[in-house]
Amino acid sequence: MDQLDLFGAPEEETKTHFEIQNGEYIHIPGFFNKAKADKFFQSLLQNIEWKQESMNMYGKEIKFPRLTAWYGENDKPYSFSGITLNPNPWNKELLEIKEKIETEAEVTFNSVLLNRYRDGNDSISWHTDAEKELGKNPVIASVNFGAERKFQLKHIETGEKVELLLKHGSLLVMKGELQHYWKHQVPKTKAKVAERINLTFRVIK
Ligand SMILES: O=C(O)CCC(=O)C(=O)O
Ligand SMILES: [Fe+2]
Repeated sequence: MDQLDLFGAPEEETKTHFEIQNGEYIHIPGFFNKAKADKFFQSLLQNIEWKQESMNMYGKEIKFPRLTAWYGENDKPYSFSGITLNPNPWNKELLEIKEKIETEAEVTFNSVLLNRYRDGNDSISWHTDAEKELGKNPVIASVNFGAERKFQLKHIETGEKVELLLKHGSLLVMKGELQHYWKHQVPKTKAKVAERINLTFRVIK
């Protein structure tokens, strides 16, 4: 098969819509076919302005256990974990990904936060994506490239847990009340894992 055929290979259509207590999410493991996911993964590794951000805790500089980047509309700065990021302008591959996701999520996104987990030591700990700028019941569209990692959700009141494996090329759309009732994390792992890139598309009001 030549490259054109590979890029034209159909995406895996399987899409599951989960309704859980106080929230819902859609999971499409094969949202991008392997050739497209490989292409995006390589170009994001190279073309994104990855930064090692840190936050100040009790006068101590603490490095985030992952690299991050923020892209989107110029006039929409974003604050999280005590830091404020000014976005880089959209680039070609981010716009291509964004367009395809918007068709599925039925939302027009104006920003994306990128996380790069270099190995199993990199992680993101329990948090919600319920920042004030995102308004009520935000839709968060999360795309995954590279190594497969566990993604866990935990209900803030009941402690109920849900665990997903987010594979290369997958899409997870979180919506409804989910961000107000559930925390999520990508835990560290002792397993030997390669790099992973996650993109969360958001609407900043
Ligand atoms: O890497 C992931 O799957 C999640 C990232 C995340 O939760 C965030 O950026 O807010
Ligand atoms: Fe998050």
